[in-house]
Amino acid sequence: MAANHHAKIPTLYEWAGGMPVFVTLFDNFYDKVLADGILEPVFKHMSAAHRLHVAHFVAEVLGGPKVYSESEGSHFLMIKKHLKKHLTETHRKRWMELLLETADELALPPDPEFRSAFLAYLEWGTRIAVINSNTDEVTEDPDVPMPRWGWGVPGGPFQG
Ligand code: HEM
Repeated sequence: MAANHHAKIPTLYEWAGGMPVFVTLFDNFYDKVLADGILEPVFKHMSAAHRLHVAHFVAEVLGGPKVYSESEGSHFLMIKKHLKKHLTETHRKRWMELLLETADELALPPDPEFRSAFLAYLEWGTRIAVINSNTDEVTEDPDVPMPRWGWGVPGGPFQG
């Protein structure tokens, strides 16, 4: 067992590199989205602030500051943004592909522990988005809290 196992375990947000990493990740990602034949039609009407809001949302879920939920929206409002968008598995797969490609280009931490937790959240979030996009009502409580994603089974980042 690592000698420093009592040291404070960083959040996924901290391990990724903090807010500038998330802002750049989604900035570059949505540039790719708008240049993509499958996703451009879905996102062509998004607001200029969309990419920043999603960066703040994901950062908060991964343990970052509550920028999204305290000044931009809530989990409930995020769900509502997806209603009736009629997203398909084809859209979702391309979304995942482009986001993971961007993460590699920006050299987000490559350790198995970080990537497995990051991917788990993205799989969960994108599949929820597809489900919500094919309905026209939210069954969740408007006060449902933001999810807070952790390291899962590995418990923390790679210790060499
Ligand atoms: C973890 C996964 C996801 C998260 C955290 C997320 C988050 C968000 C957030 C926070 C908004 C509101 C943005 C704003 O306030 O401007 C939003 C809107 C939206 N999302 Fe997602 N989303 C996810 C997955 C997806 C996927 C997979 C798709 C489609 C392939 C999608 C399509 C959209 C669309 C079309 C909108 C509305 C854009 C508009 O205002 O025109 N989302 N999403």
